[in-house]
Amino acid sequence: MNDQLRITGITVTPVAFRDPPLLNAVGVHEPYALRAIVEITTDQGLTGLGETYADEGHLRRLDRAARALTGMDVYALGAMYQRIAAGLADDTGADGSGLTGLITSSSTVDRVFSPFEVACLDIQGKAVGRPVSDLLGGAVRDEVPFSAYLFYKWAAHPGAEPDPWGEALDADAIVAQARRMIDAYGFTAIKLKGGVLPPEEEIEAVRALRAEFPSHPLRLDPNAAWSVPTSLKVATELDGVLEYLEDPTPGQKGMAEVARQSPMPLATNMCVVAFDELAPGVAQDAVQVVLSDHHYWGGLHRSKLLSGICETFGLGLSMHSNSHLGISLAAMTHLAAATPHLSYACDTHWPWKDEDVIQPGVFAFADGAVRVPRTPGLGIELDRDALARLHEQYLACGLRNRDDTGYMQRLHPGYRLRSPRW
Ligand SMILES: O=C([O-])C(=O)C[C@H](O)[C@@H](O)C(=O)[O-]
Ligand SMILES: [Mg+2]
Repeated sequence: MNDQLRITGITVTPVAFRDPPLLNAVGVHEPYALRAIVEITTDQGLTGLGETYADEGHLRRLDRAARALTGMDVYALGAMYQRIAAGLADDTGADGSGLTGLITSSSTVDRVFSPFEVACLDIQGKAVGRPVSDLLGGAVRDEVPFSAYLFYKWAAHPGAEPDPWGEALDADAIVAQARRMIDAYGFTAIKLKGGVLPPEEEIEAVRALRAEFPSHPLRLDPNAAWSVPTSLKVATELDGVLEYLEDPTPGQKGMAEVARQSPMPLATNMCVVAFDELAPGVAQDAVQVVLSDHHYWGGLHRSKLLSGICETFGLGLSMHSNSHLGISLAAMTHLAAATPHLSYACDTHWPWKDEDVIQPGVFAFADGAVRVPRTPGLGIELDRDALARLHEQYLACGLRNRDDTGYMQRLHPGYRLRSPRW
């Protein structure tokens, strides 16, 4: 029996999709978010999909990896990882904040390997007629809950028409945004992206959310915009209100200092973002919840490894998101379904986008959750016309790296990046 499935071709297509002017601690989202779509074809005609970042350095590494993987068996994931690691030995320069926006360090090999692993799992699932969640140990939940991810935002990108969400620059507007998102998607947990307004105003917004949504778990994430004393002040004022406080202050040492006195757990997608950061993070008790993200934790299997490490050391597990399309949502959903230790609603930027590269209809949110696809592989289909259109948009938009800070500085020349800012 020939049980191998050989990779005969890999295409990496950068795309750009419309993105509203969402504010964060490092600036503002540009008019388009960039992603790369990875498509793997095999000698038996099966194809698989992956999605990842599309900043220039990352694209170059993806292309190198794609050439190295062609001809390999889609089941040889360990050997693929090794081959990518060997191929990138001279090219591990960090993409800095350009790649993921707010992640300051992570492993290049894990980021590059991830979309290929997801695409291979999509193929493996199709080959055996099982959903990807079954390949990860089996789903322990039929649906995966996500949180309402709220942002302070401008009404429009300068010179453009207002987007349907409108301006949100104070507590009332954040509550209105939450109401609208929850009415549309049914989310049962809420995350507010902070680090934008002075902390007192963000505390006021969280309190207003609590008044309007008395039973929704709430999170606040200022992306390391606060000093240790400011973090402790906010944590004390929001005692009993937040389920966790995400990355209040920079670095593991500062986080550990805050954690020692914080009444609520601290979560991170900034100071523990790679396997070599876990041991010092645990030793210092810097964080109590790690936000996994298969895009930089090395794919779905390695995200499950992360889950096991978190479980072993008594850390909670949540899930992080950046602006993403449907292939990523599919991968996140299968992973979350097959990760028993995950006990928080996952982050998603899904409501903020209005175009995609997959055929519509797979992911209908009900009560804030999506059903885990039971069809083979990831359970999604590429929309080739949409892919071509979003690739054209990429070529035309001129953006080649995510640069929230640069965009803000072009619009407001006095803007300076500071961490902590308050
Ligand atoms: O939890 C987080 O830090 C994120 O979701 C990072 C993202 O880059 C977010 O801040 C954004 O989209 O501006
Ligand atoms: Mg975060």
